[in-house]
Amino acid sequence: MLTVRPGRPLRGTVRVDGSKNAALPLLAAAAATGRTVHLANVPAIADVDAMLALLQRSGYHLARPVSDPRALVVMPASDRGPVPELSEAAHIRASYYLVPALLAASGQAMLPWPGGCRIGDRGMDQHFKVYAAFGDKVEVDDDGYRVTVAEHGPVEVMVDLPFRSRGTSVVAVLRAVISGRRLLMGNPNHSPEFTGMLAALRQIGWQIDLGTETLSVAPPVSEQEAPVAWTVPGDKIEAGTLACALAATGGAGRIEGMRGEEAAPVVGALNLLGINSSFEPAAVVVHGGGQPSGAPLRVVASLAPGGLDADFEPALMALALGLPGTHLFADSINPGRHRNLLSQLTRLGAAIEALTPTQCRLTGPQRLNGAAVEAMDIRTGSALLIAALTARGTTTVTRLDQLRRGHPDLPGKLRALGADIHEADR
Ligand SMILES: CC(=O)N[C@H]1[C@@H](OP(=O)(O)OP(=O)(O)OC[C@H]2O[C@@H](n3ccc(=O)[nH]c3=O)[C@H](O)[C@@H]2O)O[C@H](CO)[C@@H](O)[C@@H]1O
Ligand SMILES: C=C(OP(=O)(O)O)C(=O)O
Repeated sequence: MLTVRPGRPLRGTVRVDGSKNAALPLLAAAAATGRTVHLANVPAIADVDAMLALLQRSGYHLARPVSDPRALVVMPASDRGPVPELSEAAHIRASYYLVPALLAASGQAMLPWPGGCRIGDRGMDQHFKVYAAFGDKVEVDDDGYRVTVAEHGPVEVMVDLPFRSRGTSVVAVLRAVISGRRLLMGNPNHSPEFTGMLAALRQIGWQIDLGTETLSVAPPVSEQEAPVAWTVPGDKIEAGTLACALAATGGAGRIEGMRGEEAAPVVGALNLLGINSSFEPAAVVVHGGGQPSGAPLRVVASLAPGGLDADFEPALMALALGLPGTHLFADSINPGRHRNLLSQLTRLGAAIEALTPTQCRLTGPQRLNGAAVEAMDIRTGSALLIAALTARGTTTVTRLDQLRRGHPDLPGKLRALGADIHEADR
């Protein structure tokens, strides 16, 4: 359990860890390449630990250089082994990224339905269309799904996504990688987590062309032998969360360790609200000292290229509660997100009007009061920390397992900026 009390404005400089949502596709891609890959800046979080356990259980070899606890080496699976039983895959959403590597390692992937944040009905139908396009056999039942590799599928696979799913885009590319086939995909995802994985594959010779409407992927023209070294980018969502925490307490500070422009949507929102902020190539800076503008914030999560990553929204909602104006939030990508967020923020006394299950509106500034709340999912947890820093009295936050799925130590970073946050036994 965490206890959080309000205090003086946060100040200082802090460095983010590697991003969960960038690390998970890179780990799956490393396995899918069948090469030894050195990964740097791997965050020490529960979802990464789960992914590593799944990789090992599937026959892949892992090593952690003693000189750097955040580095990891992923080595190919020895021989085509038996199909592993992977019940832990139910704990994380991104276990589905492993399907191509499993097809490479044992010819079949047999997995329970993925878990992760409980933020609505999170389908996999588009993934199955991808496997079918490669000629694979897909079977589903109440407990999970099974994909059996097609040994002789089409030489070039064409897939048109009905919407720009990040998960489907990742698995389609990795399915092409394990088979050395060409892929042409319509309506691809454009998030930095996906384009970062594409850049990593380009580095080892894959010919990848990402346009606004289409993605083409073709195998390297020659065998590559050089050592492979990839780096997990810093966590843009952690950076956005910390920026909102600085802003919510009227503080100022600098967040380093990620590509600053990936946090541009948060910087833009802060400036609109009257909180002077900027980004640099590898930092976000909250300058502080501005006057609240009263401007209405409109935060709409979108999978469109350049659209707002849904995971930024909860922290912005917590910030907006303390600032004048009527602010609108929408996340139709994750239809259960607001249910989690609103149920907990209202425990702190927040008045948020649910316009639809995926749209809500609030008018600030509101006075919040400390209460007992639960981190129902990762981003609800981080939003609650921000809200608690501005609430009167003490807030206790439980379900820290959710926070630890995505952040090695978010409370510690807030504490380093001066927040009164402590772990306590119940
Ligand atoms: C590990 C990871 O990076 N997770 C992120 C990823 O989740 P996730 O991997 O679920 O994101 P996708 O873009 O693939 O899917 C978004 C939504 O589309 C729907 N869908 C998706 C695939 C499919 O075959 N059928 C289907 O119905 C689901 O409701 C899903 O929740 O993007 C979300 C939205 O940007 C973020 O909030 C998550 O943090
Ligand atoms: C929704 C999230 O994670 P996942 O997709 O892994 O459940 C998240 O990172 O906020």
